[in-house]
Amino acid sequence: MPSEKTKPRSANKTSKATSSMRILFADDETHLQTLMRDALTRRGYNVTVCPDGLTAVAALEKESFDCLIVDIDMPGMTGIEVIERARELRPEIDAVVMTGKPSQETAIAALRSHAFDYLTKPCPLADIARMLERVAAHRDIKRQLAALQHRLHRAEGDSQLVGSGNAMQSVQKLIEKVGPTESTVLIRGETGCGKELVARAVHANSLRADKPLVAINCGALPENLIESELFGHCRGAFTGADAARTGLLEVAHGGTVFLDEIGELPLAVQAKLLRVLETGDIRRLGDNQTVQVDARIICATHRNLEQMVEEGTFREDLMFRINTFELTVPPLRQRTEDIAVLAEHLLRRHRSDGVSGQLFHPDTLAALVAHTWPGNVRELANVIEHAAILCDELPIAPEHLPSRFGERQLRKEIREADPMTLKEMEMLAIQRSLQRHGGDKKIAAEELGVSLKTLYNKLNAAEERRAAG
Ligand SMILES: Nc1ncnc2c1ncn2[C@@H]1O[C@H](COP(=O)(O)OP(=O)(O)OP(=O)(O)O)[C@@H](O)[C@H]1O
Repeated sequence: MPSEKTKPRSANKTSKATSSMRILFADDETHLQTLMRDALTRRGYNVTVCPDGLTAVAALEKESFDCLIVDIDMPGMTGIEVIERARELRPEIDAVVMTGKPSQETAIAALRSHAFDYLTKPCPLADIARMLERVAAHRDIKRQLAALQHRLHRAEGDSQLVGSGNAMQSVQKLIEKVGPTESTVLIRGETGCGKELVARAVHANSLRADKPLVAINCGALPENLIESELFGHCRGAFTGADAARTGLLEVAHGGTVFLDEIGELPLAVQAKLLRVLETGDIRRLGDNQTVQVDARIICATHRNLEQMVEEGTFREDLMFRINTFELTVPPLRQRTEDIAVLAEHLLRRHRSDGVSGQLFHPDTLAALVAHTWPGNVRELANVIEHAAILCDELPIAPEHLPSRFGERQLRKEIREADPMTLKEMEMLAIQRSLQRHGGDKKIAAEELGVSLKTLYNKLNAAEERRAAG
């Protein structure tokens, strides 16, 4: 007999959360098929009823369900086998065993197949309804988690480390070497150069990759909060601690902790952290008990820790504890060969058009490569975001870059140049503005704050000076 599907008749007796739930019920007892179909349909569920395991698997192959309720003893295929097949076909499904012959063996088999619940027949309808409420709540949590993961992914961008130049290749090789070890890693590099991304890559290359990576920015929290954030606290541990809180080091149990900006950690917290790193024991604020935590530590800093040790602002013993393996991410200006591919990668965060065409005008790329990027890849990401907003149709032209971008570059050129006259400085500003705007004198004049006529006069005068030698 094929599976039978019914649409909900009324959702009166069930909450809004459960009403749209799709249930697959498989049992060879015909009176139970009728009972479940009628009772659950009346309660507003979408019910599909199957007389055996094979039909249930066929239904699972065709469509998705929120909940699978199966009898254990069925002809052709046992309920546990159906659940195992459902795990492969629909990993998100919550499977419930309903058996008339409860036993330790079937209960253990249900547990091992990660069944959501185990009910025994005859099972009152009220119990089934309560179980379905819990399935609905579980489904909502899974959806919220998926939405949060999606938002996180959007906020963080993807974790792909882009760059195939020699410098990034060396970093990549070190990541692959140190990743699978349990060593503590210290990542050094200027701000915005990709230290967090490198930390994520180390974690992804580790045996803990399927466990959480908990990132903590030690510089972003005030001194009085960082301790409770790292180690957690008991209720009433300090004024305002209305509820107990698990520290992030504990949350990362089994996985990795990324301590970003470790150089910003106050000295008192440094001492506590060192104890945790040495013993693996965490004591929540206000607690007498300790908890054993197994977390791999990755740290990052843009500060000179050796100098901080000399100045007495960073503990030497902590530095030796965290720098077992060091990885330095070079600043962007030292890997200009990666700029074009990084720019394309970052543009893809905002634009999906121009798939086959050119994404950047050659003058834009030239301007990006010429820049010295004090804010590294983060600055590049911001410049690209700005350009992606301004540009209606790809490729990105120089005029889509932020105007301040060229100014900063000009200021730097002037700072670093040999002494020059005011006239030469003026010409440098004019040339850079024209370069930025693809030779468009009208836009350049506006940017420089002079009339078009004045710009022509200045260019002609410069030409005459050059001709005169
Ligand atoms: N090699 C790379 N490939 C792709 N994206 C990168 C790369 N390096 C950095 N980014 C991007 O640049 C931005 C800054 O990177 P990240 O936060 O890792 O830098 P950071 O060195 O940790 O910064 P800070 O010193 O401020 O903590 C992020 O959006 C990141 O995705």
